[in-house]
Amino acid sequence: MVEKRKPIKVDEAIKRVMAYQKSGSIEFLPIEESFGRFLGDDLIATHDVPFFNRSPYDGFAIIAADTEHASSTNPVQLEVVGEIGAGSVFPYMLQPGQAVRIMTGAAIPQGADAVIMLELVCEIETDGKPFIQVRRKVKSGDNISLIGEDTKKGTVLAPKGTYINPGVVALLATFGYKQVPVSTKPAIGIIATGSELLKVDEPLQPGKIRNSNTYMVAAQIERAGGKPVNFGQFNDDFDTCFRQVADALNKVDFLITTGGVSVGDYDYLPAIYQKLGAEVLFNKVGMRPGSVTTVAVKDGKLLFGLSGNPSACYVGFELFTRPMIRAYLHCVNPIVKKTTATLGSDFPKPNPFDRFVRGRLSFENGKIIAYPIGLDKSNVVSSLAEANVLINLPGGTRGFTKGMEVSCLLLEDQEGES
Ligand SMILES: Nc1nc2c(c(=O)[nH]1)N[C@H]1C(S)=C(S)[C@@H](COP(=O)(O)OP(=O)(O)OC[C@H]3O[C@@H](n4cnc5c(N)ncnc54)[C@H](O)[C@@H]3O)O[C@H]1N2
Ligand code: MOO
Ligand SMILES: [Mg+2]
Repeated sequence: MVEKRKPIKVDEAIKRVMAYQKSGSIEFLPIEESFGRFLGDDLIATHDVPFFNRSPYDGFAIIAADTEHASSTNPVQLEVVGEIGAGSVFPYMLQPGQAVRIMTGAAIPQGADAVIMLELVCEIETDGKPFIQVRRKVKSGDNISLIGEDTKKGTVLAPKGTYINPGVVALLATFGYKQVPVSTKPAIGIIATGSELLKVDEPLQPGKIRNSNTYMVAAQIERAGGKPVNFGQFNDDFDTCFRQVADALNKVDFLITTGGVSVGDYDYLPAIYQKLGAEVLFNKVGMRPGSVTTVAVKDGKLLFGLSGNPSACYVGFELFTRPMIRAYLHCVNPIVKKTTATLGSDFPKPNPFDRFVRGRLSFENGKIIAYPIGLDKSNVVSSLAEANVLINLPGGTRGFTKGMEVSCLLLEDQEGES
């Protein structure tokens, strides 16, 4: 008699997995290599930005009070006593009646309290000396980027666990991080099982298919921020698979297997967990695809038994493995972020289980529309390429119609949620 499995709810399954989350450590990387990694420590402003009052324009640094009575009919004349470009500092105190030619980014000279743009003055020469004529009143503080207006010393600009995007890289450079503390990547093993599997470069043969899961999962691991370790693909032979799993488990932080988790004659993963002495956290989830997703734990280390069916494998990874990776990387929001969208076409298939339909978000006239993609079967591979969301359709309904509000899991998001 085939074992009858009891499905648990998706949220309960995530909770059971997350109870085993662990954090990685920190390593230092050259700033050039930090993009796409996750901060291993808080990024704190170590000084004010700007660090000195500076000019946001090419113009003249002046004393605003000098222009008190300036107008188009009564231009005020100021003597230009020097010139500074960005990187230079004017060495004297500006006196009433004086101006300094100043370029964008240069430090405001002492005594000056405003800048007037080059285009707004008339440059003249009197007795061989340069002067400017100002035809408007300038207020104190006009056109000055003040110390600390961008950010104040001590501000946490990006907490530990933040995804390092190009903007974060700019901050790292601003505060002098030649070496960046990043979270170490968890090493995640991948073992593909199935006697039908061919290598990527092998020609097709009757009854065989190429192993796509290993490469798909490796890419998913990288997208989530982990390091894939490919242990190869193996025939459905208990002893071989057991040895590979037992051996690989010692070399990685988490281990993923694909295939062999259902109830078929050659589905050896349940027996492998048993022989390993691993505790099975669940072996059936109330969802489609990926209902057979199994997670077991051995000495605190998680084994993700993902389905062999490509779409089920993909979904199982995003729901259960990805949050563990993000937690390992110190992310405060490890769960896949959700948004609501309007369903773009009917999805009439009723189902007792929650569905995670591969979909594509489209932004149309201020509305977010989610379109289901391709054939919705767990063994299809073609719909995965276009998917940037999983449309979560709750179970127990008669199907869904175009225009309904649906929840979508954002596959390309880096922020996550808790
Ligand atoms: N009697 C039952 N049969 C099945 C059940 C069930 O509850 N009772 N569950 C079905 C569901 S749902 C799924 S999903 C699959 C899960 O199967 P397994 O995880 O055991 O995986 P396999 O049997 O090894 O393979 C399934 C399918 O996927 C293809 N495959 C496997 N590995 C790869 C790979 N690396 N790359 C691409 N494709 C792969 C394999 O050829 C099979 O077609 O079980 C149902 N059956
Ligand atoms: O585990 Mo299956 O993906 O529900 O078809
Ligand atoms: Mg099977």
